[in-house]
Amino acid sequence: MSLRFGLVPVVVGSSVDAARSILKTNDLAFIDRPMTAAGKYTAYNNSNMLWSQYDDYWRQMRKLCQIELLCAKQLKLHEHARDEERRTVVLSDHLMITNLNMITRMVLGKKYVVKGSSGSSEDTTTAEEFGWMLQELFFLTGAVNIGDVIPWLNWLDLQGYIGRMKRLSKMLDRFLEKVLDEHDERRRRDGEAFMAMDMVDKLLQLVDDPNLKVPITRDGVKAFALEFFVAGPDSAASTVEWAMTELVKKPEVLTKATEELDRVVGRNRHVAEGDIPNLPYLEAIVKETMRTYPVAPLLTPQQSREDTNVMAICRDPSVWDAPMEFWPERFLGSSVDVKGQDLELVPFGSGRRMCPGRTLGLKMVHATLANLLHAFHWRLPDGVAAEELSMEEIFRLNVVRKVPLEAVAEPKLPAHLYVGRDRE
Ligand code: HEM
Repeated sequence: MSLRFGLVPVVVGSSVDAARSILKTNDLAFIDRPMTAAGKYTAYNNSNMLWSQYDDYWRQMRKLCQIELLCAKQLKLHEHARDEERRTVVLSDHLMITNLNMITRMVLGKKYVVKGSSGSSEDTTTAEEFGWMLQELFFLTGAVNIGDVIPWLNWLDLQGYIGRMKRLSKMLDRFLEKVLDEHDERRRRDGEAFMAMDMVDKLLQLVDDPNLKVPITRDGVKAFALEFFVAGPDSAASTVEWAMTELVKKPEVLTKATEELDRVVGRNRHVAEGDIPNLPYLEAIVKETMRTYPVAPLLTPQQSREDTNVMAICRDPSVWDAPMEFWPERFLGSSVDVKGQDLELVPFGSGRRMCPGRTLGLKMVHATLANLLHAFHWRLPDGVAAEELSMEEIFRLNVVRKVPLEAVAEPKLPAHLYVGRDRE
């Protein structure tokens, strides 16, 4: 499909063949990102991976992710932090903060976001403030700014987006500067004995590294850190919320999933990440959720404004039987995976620009969903019928539920397993 946004022609590929052409055969022609106000104002002048062009800087950052920041060893190292954060098991609002805390502990070393203003201190921000900043960032990153597609109108800032981006970037920068200052301070204090404990420590060490092909600046560190805790938590939280929505609507699927968990994990402990490979039905639910509700239905915009309509492919009746039906069984015994090889299912994209956080993202989604299902009985609130549940979506850079899911959770494990949970 060919469209026009202002002066910019846009081609949207909505079939598996078109996806192959855009993401595989001609991927180099489409791999750069467009120059946008969002990249300029909210990502330190395109200094993160998302908005960076396909150049040495981007290659260096991707390599760093692969071999240092998101490698299997690092993910294993932070497994305990992810397990601790999953203690919070109430839905929607808490999913986001739980995921955010998992990522911020990996990236920034400790929790900087706390629940409620009463818990905030000099070096933390409240969940409300941070949530607002993230929602604003998501909105502004996904919005079409008229000045990006009709450049001579840019100076007028007709929609007020550039003003909002500038305000937001000041708020984010204040927060990030505080984080970097704290990390610098510890490095100075520890001197020779300093050991990098988190991703910001590692990135700040690279700022001083004369051997890097492309220097990383302090702004680059901030852009990179910000990208991590923006790209991951919301995508994972939204996927889990959609999965839970389908499950409370379909008690037979919910029952099968909880039976599998009881069989594999039992009822005397919580689920651990190591259990996940033994939970094929749970995996099928996650794939079916990512098929039915891909978080980035158009992936992310490419320089030539070529987009892949993942949502259309995932709901295409010539590709999937009964595509509008939530039916995890379709993936049992199927080799179709989400790793980017099977172009009918690419929730993380495919090819060189594919999501670098997919392994971590999958761990977060599987383990969070497994814990929710294993630790609680779930049902819709009294008086709410499954068919009345709103399934409306809001389209931003990602797609989220318009109405947050409300469900009743009743503990089902021995009481001592909940001690100390949900206090954070
Ligand atoms: C369920 C979880 C997640 C989903 C569904 C998801 C999905 C995606 C998608 C669709 C893209 C765009 C790919 C393209 O344009 O071809 C993307 C890009 C990206 N994702 Fe994820 N993601 C998830 C989790 C994460 C996590 C946990 C991180 C990091 C900690 C992350 C970091 C990134 C980054 C940095 C990019 C930009 C890559 C580039 O342009 O080079 N994502 N993600």
